[in-house]
Amino acid sequence: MANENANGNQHTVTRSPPPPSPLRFSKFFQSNMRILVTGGAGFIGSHLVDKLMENEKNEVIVVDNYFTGSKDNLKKWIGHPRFELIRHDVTETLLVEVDRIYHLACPASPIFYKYNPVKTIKTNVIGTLNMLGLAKRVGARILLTSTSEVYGDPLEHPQKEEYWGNVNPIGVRSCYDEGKRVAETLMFDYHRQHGIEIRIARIFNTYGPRMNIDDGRVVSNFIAQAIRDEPLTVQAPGTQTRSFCYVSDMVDGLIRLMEGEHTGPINIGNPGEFTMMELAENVKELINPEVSVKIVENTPDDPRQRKPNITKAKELLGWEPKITLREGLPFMEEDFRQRLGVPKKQIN
Ligand SMILES: NC(=O)c1ccc[n+]([C@@H]2O[C@H](COP(=O)([O-])OP(=O)(O)OC[C@H]3O[C@@H](n4cnc5c(N)ncnc54)[C@H](O)[C@@H]3O)[C@@H](O)[C@H]2O)c1
Ligand SMILES: O=c1ccn([C@@H]2O[C@H](COP(=O)(O)OP(=O)(O)O[C@H]3OC[C@@H](O)[C@H](O)[C@H]3O)[C@@H](O)[C@H]2O)c(=O)[nH]1
Repeated sequence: MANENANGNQHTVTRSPPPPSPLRFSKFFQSNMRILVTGGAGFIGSHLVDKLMENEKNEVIVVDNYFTGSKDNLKKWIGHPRFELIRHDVTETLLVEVDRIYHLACPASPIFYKYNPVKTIKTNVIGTLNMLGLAKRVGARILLTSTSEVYGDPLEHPQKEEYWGNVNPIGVRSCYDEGKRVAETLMFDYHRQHGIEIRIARIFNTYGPRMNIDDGRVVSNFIAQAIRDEPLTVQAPGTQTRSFCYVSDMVDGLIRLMEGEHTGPINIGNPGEFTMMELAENVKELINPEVSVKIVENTPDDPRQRKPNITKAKELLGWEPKITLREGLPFMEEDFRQRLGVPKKQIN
C-alpha cells in the first residue's frame, strides 16, 4: 500500500498495521473507544479531554508528569467512571490497552522547554519512541502534536507542509524544534517499517483559557499584564509575527485529524497573522486601554515570522478555524480575571 506524504513523495508502507484489539470487532456490544492522552493535564490536553469525554462511547486515560500541567485542569473528570488519571513520565515505558493515543506530552512554553533542554529532547525522542512502541504493541492509532517550530525561522511564508524548514541544530530552542522533528521522523519510520497508523498535526500558536498564567508565552503574558496594570512586554523588534488559534478550534482539528484517513503532517492553526506590537495594541484596546507598552530584550533564535498555509486542513479534514483573535481574547481575559481574582473595572 502506498500513499503520498507531505513532501509529495510516494512512500510504500512495507507492513500492514498490527491488528487492533478484537474489542473493536465486537458484534453484540460495541466496547468503548479507549483513548490515551499523554500530557492531558496541560493546556490543550485538558480541553481535548473535555471534548473526548462528551462522547459517551469514549474512555479516556491521561498520563502526565505535571511538569507544566495541573490536576486542576481535569478536576471535573476525576472519579468519573470513564476517566483515569495516571502520574507518569513518558520517558519511562508504559503498558496500557488502548485504541487511540493522542501524544501531547511535552512542555510547550519556551521558558519551560529551555529550562531543562536535555529533558525536553528526551521527552520528544524517548517519549515518542515509548508511545510508538505502545501503539505497535496494542494496535493503536497514534497522533503526535508536532509544531510550527519544525519550520524554524522560516524563509518560506506562509508555511506549507512541504517546506523543510530553516532550523538551527545547536541553538537554545533546538531541544524543542529538533526534538519535534525527530519525533516526526520516528512516527514516519514506525509507519513505514511496522505499518503503525500515524497522524501528525503541526500546531501553530494556540491560546485560550487554562493557559499557565506565568508560562511566559506572549498571549498569556500580555493578558496577565493588562489585568494587573503592568506594562505589556513586547520583545524586540516587535515586528515579528505569529498567527493565533483559539483552543476550541485546535481541539476540533486534532479530533478530525485522528478520526480521518490522512497521516499528515497537516498544519493546524489560524492564518490570522499579527506582529507582536499589533497583538499588544489589541490586548490594550480590548482589556486595558490605560496600560503601557514597553520594548524588552528578546531571546536567541526567535522566529521572525510564522503563518500557516491551511489548505490541506481545509481540503483533507474539512477544518478551518472559526474564532478570530478579537473574539478569543475576551474568553481568556474572563478566565484569567477569575483565576487572578481581579474583577473588570466598572466604567461609570
Ligand atoms: N500551545 C501551543 O501554542 C502549541 C503550539 C505548538 C505545539 N504545541 C504542542 O502541543 C502539546 C501541548 O501543548 P500545551 O500548550 O498544552 O502545553 P502544556 O505545557 O500546557 O502541556 C504539556 C503537558 O505535557 C506534560 N508533560 C511534559 N513533559 C512530560 C513528560 N515527560 N511526561 C509526561 N507528561 C509530560 C506537562 O505536564 C503538561 O501537562 C505539546 O506537545 C506542544 O509541543 C503547543
Ligand atoms: O512577553 C512576551 C513573550 C513573548 N513575546 C514574543 O512573542 C512571540 C511568541 O513567543 P511565545 O513565547 O508566545 O511562543 P513561540 O511562538 O516562541 O512558541 C510558541 O509557538 C510554537 C509552539 O510550538 C510553542 O510551543 C509555543 O510556545 C515571540 O516573538 C516572542 O519574542 C513578546 O513579545 N513578549
